[in-house]
Amino acid sequence: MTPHDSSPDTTQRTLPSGGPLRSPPRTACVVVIHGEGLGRRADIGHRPVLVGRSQEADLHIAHRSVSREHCRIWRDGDEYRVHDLRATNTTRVNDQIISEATLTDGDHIAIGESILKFISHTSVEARYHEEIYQLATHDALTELYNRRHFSELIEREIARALRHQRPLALCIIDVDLFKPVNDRYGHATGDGVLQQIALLIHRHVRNDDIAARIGGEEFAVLLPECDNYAAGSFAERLREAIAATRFAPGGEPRQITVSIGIAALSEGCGTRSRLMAAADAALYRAKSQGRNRVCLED
Ligand SMILES: Nc1nc2c(ncn2[C@@H]2O[C@H](COP(=O)(O)OP(=O)(O)OP(=O)(O)O)[C@@H](O)[C@H]2O)c(=O)[nH]1
Repeated sequence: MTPHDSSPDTTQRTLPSGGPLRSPPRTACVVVIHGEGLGRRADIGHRPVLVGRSQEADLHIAHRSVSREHCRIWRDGDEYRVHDLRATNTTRVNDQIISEATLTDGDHIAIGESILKFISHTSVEARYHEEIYQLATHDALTELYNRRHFSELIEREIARALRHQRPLALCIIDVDLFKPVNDRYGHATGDGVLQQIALLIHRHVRNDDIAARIGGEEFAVLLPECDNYAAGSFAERLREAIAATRFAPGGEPRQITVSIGIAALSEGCGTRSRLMAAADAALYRAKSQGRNRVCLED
């Protein structure tokens, strides 16, 4: 898949409508309203949603009362249905044990000790939960994922990649010489530059990639199914696009560039902290070699 391909539907990946990076109004969803995973949500679109303790579940609830694959929720024509996957603590809808059931707006689905609420796309509550989810997981300035949520997602992607022996790469992107931009044009104008860069990152990533703002002028993109080589070409395209963009902070044309460090999942680099440290080390080299460049881990 190229960086511009898009898949039809994802959970926890679409952004609510409203801002520049936000997608059109969403479909129905389930939200954890009690217990482990509180606040977490999953959209129910074209793909069924797997709820369970497995890192690979679309709605991951890390509690011992939840089976690895607990239940599946999907759209069936105009209806939404839930199917228990022979969970140890059988799925209940509004306190009734079920093997399969049709959901209606506001239904409570008990998954072990956690409770999910089903919210149909027509519900006025849907928008409220969209906003809560957005606030908890996204950076307010750029609308990319925030650092905390990125940390959760990277753990999940690493587990998935290791289990299926699939490649996974991480890019850390740092704006070059950003302090002089702030000093010359002011912080608010600097914020506008960061928003522009976020938009460029957003335009370059695939649907399955995970883009976040992880620091003041630092961004990260996690690339599933990419090795160092594929991540390198993605990073090079992004670097070139940013360097070629006409920024005009305070009305003055100015070239803005980024440095990018890349690391890929490997035997010696199989945890979040190691992957982040390796990408950081590569970024440090990109900076020390003159900036506006991409460096791979050693
Ligand atoms: N406008 C704005 N600036 C920020 C934000 N967060 C951090 N910064 C600024 O980003 C700048 C980072 O500067 P440095 O870490 O010195 O790095 P740099 O000038 O980009 O230089 P190199 O990274 O070495 O290329 C500082 O001026 C911070 O104040 C933010 O949210 N908005």
